[in-house]
Amino acid sequence: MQSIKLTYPITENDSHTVTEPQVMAIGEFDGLHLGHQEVIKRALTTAKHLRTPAAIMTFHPHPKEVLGQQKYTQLLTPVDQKRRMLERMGVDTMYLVSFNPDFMQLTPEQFVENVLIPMKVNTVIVGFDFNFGYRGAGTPDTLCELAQGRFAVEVVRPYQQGGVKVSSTLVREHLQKGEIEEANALLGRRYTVEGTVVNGDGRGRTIGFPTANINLAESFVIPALGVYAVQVTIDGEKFNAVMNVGKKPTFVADLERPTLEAHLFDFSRTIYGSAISVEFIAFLRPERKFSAVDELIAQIRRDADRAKSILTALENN
Ligand SMILES: Cc1cc2nc3c(=O)[nH]c(=O)nc-3n(C[C@H](O)[C@H](O)[C@H](O)COP(=O)(O)O)c2cc1C
Ligand SMILES: Nc1ncnc2c1ncn2[C@@H]1O[C@H](COP(=O)(O)OP(=O)(O)OP(=O)(O)O)[C@@H](O)[C@H]1O
Repeated sequence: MQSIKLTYPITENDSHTVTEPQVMAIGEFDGLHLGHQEVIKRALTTAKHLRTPAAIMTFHPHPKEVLGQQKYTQLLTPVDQKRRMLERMGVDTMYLVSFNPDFMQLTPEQFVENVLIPMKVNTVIVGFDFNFGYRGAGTPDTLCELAQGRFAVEVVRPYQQGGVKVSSTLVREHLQKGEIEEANALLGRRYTVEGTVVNGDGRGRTIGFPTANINLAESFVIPALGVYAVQVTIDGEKFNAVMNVGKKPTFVADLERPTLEAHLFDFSRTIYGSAISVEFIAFLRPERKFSAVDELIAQIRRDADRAKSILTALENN
């Protein structure tokens, strides 16, 4: 898959890189949840039918971040992870459009004439609630009108679960409440964060539960503070683990940012510096401050037992 950064205005050089007409699915696609997967599948099917490449146009930074919503600096699928997932799905090109003030102020007409037409789109695939252009003035109907027969527009029907539209916002809300199973059901996969193993304070070993501290590789949405049953992958090998996402209030006062630390079962290797990915499977309990370290240790032992039984049950299914 090619990954191409574009900054408005699109130059002749940019459009020369497009050598043949292409199918383009447009949207933020943060999370690549089941609704997004419907849109992307449609792009792939249409592209195959027309024998032209399938491309995705997505924006960076997240438009909602630029429009002042600070929490959108954290993403469900930051750009590197998204790139790898789209590649696995069979997408040919990912365009990453810089969402800067010039781009933001394009009218729907300008977006069509100055962006889509130079990108030689033959079909544009969008969801039923797609909005584009300054203040989101453009809708799928506007897109059809502005196309004037130069490209086709395919609009994907709402993909719902339990009568509710699957959306990135809903996935975020579930993660923020520790509702991992619900988030995973909307994603159609396990919510996964990636990073490297770094040194902690070394306290874990002294309390009998050594942990791999994870330094996230990109700015991921961090689920609710608390303890989770997870599966981690290190060098292609998968391990069951129990993970704390938290600020360790028993030991530390006012840690600024939560740490992610996983205790891997039946594991004794040194893995500092290794790449690690963590799949969230179940939320066990919120993090809390214990008045005695022994109480924390007894609780972690119970957490580990619960995580093991959840994860073993999964393996036997
Ligand atoms: C499964 C698990 C649950 C934990 N729960 C809590 C908790 O509820 N409260 C807390 O203060 N620390 C909790 N911790 C964090 C421990 O305090 C932490 O692992 C220990 O301080 C070691 O930190 P270090 O790796 O920075 O040395 C938990 C850790 C694990 C692995
Ligand atoms: N559940 C869905 N069914 C059909 N199309 C969808 C669905 N969710 C998103 N889309 C479409 O996929 C593209 C990318 O969606 P986008 O990431 O903007 O939406 P979203 O998941 O609803 O995000 P948010 O919750 O932040 O609004 C858009 O064209 C959008 O209309």
